[in-house]
Amino acid sequence: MSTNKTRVANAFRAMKAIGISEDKVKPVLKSLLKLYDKEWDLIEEENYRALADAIFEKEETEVEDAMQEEAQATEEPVRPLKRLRRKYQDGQTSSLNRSNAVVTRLPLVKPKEEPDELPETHLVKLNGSKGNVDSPEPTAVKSQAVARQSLCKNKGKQPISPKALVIHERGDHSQPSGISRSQQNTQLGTEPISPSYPMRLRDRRKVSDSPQNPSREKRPVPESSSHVVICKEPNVEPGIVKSPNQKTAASHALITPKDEPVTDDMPLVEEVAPIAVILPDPSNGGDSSNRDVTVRNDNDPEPSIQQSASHPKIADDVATSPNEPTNNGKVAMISGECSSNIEIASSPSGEVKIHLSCDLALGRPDFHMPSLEVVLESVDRNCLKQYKNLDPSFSAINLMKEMCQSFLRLGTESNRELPETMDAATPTTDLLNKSSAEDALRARGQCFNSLNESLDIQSNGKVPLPIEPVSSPHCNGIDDGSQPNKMAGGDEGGISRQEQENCAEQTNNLSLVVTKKPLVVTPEMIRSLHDVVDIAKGQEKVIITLMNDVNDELLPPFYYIPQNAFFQNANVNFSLARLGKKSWCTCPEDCLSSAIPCACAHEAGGKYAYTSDGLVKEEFLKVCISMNRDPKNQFQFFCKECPLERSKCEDIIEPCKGHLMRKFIKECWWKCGCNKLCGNRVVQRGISHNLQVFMTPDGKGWGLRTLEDLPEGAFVCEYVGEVLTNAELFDRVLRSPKRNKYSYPVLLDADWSAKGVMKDEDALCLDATYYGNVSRFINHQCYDANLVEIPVEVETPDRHYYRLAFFTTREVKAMEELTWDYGIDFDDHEHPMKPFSCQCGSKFCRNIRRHSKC
Ligand SMILES: C[S@@+](CC[C@H](N)C(=O)[O-])C[C@H]1O[C@@H](n2cnc3c(N)ncnc32)[C@H](O)[C@@H]1O
Repeated sequence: MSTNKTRVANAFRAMKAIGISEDKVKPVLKSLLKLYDKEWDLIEEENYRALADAIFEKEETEVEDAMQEEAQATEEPVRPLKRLRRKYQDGQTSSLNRSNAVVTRLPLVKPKEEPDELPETHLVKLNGSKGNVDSPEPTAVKSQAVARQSLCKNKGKQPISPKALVIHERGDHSQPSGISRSQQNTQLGTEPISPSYPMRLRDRRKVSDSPQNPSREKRPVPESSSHVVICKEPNVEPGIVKSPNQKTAASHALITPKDEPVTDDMPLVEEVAPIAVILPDPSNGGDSSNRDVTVRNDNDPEPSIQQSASHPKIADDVATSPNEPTNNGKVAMISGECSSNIEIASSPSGEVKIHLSCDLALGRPDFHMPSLEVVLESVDRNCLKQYKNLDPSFSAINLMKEMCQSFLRLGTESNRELPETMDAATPTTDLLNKSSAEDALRARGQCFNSLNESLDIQSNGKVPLPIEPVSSPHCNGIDDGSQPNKMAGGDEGGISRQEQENCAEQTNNLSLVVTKKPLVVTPEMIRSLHDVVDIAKGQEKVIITLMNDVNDELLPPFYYIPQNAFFQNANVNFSLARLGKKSWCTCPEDCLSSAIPCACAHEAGGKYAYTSDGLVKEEFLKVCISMNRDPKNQFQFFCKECPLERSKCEDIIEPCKGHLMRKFIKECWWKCGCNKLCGNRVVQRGISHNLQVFMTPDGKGWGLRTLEDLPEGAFVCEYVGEVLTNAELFDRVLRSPKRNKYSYPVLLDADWSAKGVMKDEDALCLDATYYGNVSRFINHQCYDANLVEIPVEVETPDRHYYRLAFFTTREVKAMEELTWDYGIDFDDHEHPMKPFSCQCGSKFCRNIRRHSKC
């Protein structure tokens, strides 16, 4: 049993938690105790709701009194009374004289412009900010606000529904209990909607309404308290952020649904649905008259929210059936000066979706859709520039508008700026020039997360082509939230076969349906679009585009990773601490510019491997090329017990077939004194040339090509994948023989013999089948490939792990396919990878020679 003192303290604490100071609580608590005859339970119930309500009520009354006083002191002091009188003379009913009603229906006042009508559908357009109220206002106020505002904009077609305002009353009060003075005034329809207190009643209730206190209507309500007004309409705005500006009446528009069928047995406040609050544009002094706000409820003929496969509950809530009497989900639309539309949709569970569409570029033939990434970057840049000191004019609306502007600006600029070759390489151009975004999406093998959502991709005045998405959370990195360095278990990498099959099946179902329905862009869709635009998903410095103008084949599902990830058993230690003094340099800036080659040049025979242009030096390159072309004539190591052979068969271990003693490039690393721009750091900076994954026309499947001319010795990309032990790889390949098609793992076998008997966990290889970068698309070319792989030490001097980097063997022209010689022996039937029938077309093709020999 708590003492009174404790109870008082608890009450203070509870109020403090919602931002009410003790001095405000004290007097109200006193009067409540008096009113409830010291029945503390009534006060403590529902997390002190009665107390909170009473405090707000008091505040509200004070504010309104002050305002009334002010109004009376300044302009027309008698007008309110006159209006009151006129209203009664008109024979209109007020809740004030229907005190005993269980349900009181308050008629709306019809403005002169629209004497008899309201919009036909549930679509209510709001224009202007006058009369806005804060959300905590009881619905009676809100409904009226909406009605009044809607009439300014919407030349309504529907009679005003008397149902628009319903107040449930409790108890036997002679006054409509709980209707505050301001509300009464508002109900009479003669006053501007009174200003409301910031984030008041319902907002705070949101805080205090815990699931443990669900039965609000059972609570006895003190007569004097205003919170007994229970509204039919939704009062809670999950996810809506309120600004302090909302204190003032003109600071925002409040959107509430209308035309709901109302019955006495309808759920009360507990059934609240969210509404949308559109914050003002402070740049125009809080005047929202340049915006249209549309509220659409569930029964609209054009539902903006469709069922989401991944959130059926939410979708159900948002898109209720037309017969459903409750109004659980809302969509609000803002049109900014005929240039942009923002749809804000919310569901009772608190999910809020924002859909922005802009027509600034409408009718401009020079508009090309810029990539989303570029737009976002531009928005960030501009906002940072403009708002870095948090300019008072900052607002989300401005942000959205800036986004529209960026689309327009970049969309029109990109046309002029892109060179001809790049035009073909621009992701959206690629996607959209293919007559539809569908092809590109199909090629990408996208799996959207929602079943019925569609996405507008517009370009060159073409009809927007919504894509009917299919669902699978794990395809092509759609659900790749994390890319752990150490891969989780699983025999076949991170994507199960079932997932792959699902994905393939679903992506095959992609089809285009032209629809006029408004579209809601979900984060998943934005992300998917981003994937289509850039298969590297922004993880490389350049955008990796995708093109298939050959067939309908989809990109195999895989997760894009820009750097190697380590699978279960691979044992790689990066120990910079263990690096000997000779392994790192003390150059002050750029090693290449130092007069005497530093320690890092030691590896390449006292010379740096790179030119100052970042190209592999010709001499070094030639050695690497010839090593790869003719490995048998190179110096090779032979292991005592080859881990490669051991992984094939533990019992009878075949003799080692030899490992090439490769030439290495050693780049400067973190421990070096030079800076990031040092010329001896090339591979570690990542891909820098524009590349494209494309469907080869000659039966090799997907391939990689360059979109720009490349000089000889240029770094193209690294072979990135999962680092596995050979045993793991062997096991993996045996388990999934059908998947060999998509990838060709490589051995990291540079230094195996040096350690005598190599342990399994040190004998490593790279597999890009499930996790990889662009290199997984590089096809094989016998002998005269235009890429050569060179091992590069970047993090560790332990040569059983290194990075494998591809450099051009010669000058490569834009649009040429990039190839490397897998070193494949087409006669080796013991190789875990089944050899493919080579289509390289080289006159040195080893596969052809083998065929011709037979
Ligand atoms: C590393 S992947 C290259 C990307 C692959 N083309 C794709 O569509 O995903 C290796 C696979 O590509 C195919 N491939 C690569 N080079 C080829 C060639 N010269 N001729 C025929 N198929 C080739 C083989 O199926 C091989 O297993």
